[in-house]
Amino acid sequence: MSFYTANSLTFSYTRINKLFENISFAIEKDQHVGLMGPNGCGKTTLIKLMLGLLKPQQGEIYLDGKNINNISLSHIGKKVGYVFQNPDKQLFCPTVWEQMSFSFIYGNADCKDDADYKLKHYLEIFDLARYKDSSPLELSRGEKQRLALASVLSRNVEFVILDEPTTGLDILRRKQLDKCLEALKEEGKGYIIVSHEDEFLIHHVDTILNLNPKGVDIR
Ligand SMILES: Nc1ncnc2c1ncn2[C@@H]1O[C@H](COP(=O)(O)OP(=O)(O)OP(=O)(O)O)[C@@H](O)[C@H]1O
Repeated sequence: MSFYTANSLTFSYTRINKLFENISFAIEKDQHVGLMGPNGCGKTTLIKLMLGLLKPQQGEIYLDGKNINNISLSHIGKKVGYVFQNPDKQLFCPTVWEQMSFSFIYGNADCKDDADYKLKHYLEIFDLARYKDSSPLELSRGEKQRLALASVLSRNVEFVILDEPTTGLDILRRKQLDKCLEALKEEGKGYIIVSHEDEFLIHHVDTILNLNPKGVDIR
C-alpha cells in the first residue's frame, strides 16, 4: 500500500454543498507532489483530512497502511510534518528557541543529543538565529513563515506537507527553501506542496494533483 491512500473521499462543511466527492489518489513515501486548484476548491481542507484534523463524510484515508481514523493525532504528527498556510496557528511558545525545541523534542524523542546542533543549524539556514530569544509573536509575517518551516524541517519526520510555503518569502529565503526541499529529496523523503506558483512547483515536484469541482486529476 502507498504511504497515503485516499479512497472515494467525500467532504462538505455544510449539508448542501459538497466540496469534493468520491476522490481517490495514492502518494508514495518518496513522491514529490504539487497540490493545485482554484481558490476555495478545498486544497487546505484536503490537507486537514490527510492530517486527521477533519473527517470525511465518506471514504477513508490510509497513512502507511493504517486507517487515519484509528491513529492518534500525535502519531500522525510524528510521521508527517506540516506547515500551515497561516503560521500564527502553529507558533505558541514564549521564544523562538523554545518553539524550535518543542517541535524537535516532541517529534524526535529518541535523539535529543542532536537537538542543539540541529536547531542552531536550521535557525541559521532561515536567518533567524538573532531572534532566538524573541517571542514568535514579534516576528514579521515572513519571519514567522520561516520559523514554522525551520521547526518542521529540523524534525526527523518521514513526510512533509507545506501549505503555500513561499508566502512572505523574499528571493533569498526562497532559495533557502529550495535548498531544504532538495535536501529532503536527497534524504529520500516525500512531500506535498500546496501552491499556485507553477514555476516553483515545476522545480520541486514530479506529480501534480489538481483538485477541481469535478474531482481530482493526477499527472
Ligand atoms: N471551517 C470551515 N467551515 C465552513 N467552510 C469552510 C471552513 N473552512 C473552509 N471553508 C470553505 O471551504 C472552501 C474550501 O476552503 P479551503 O481553504 O480548503 O480552499 P483552498 O483550495 O485551500 O483555497 P485557497 O487556494 O484560497 O487557499 C472555501 O469556500 C472555504 O470558505
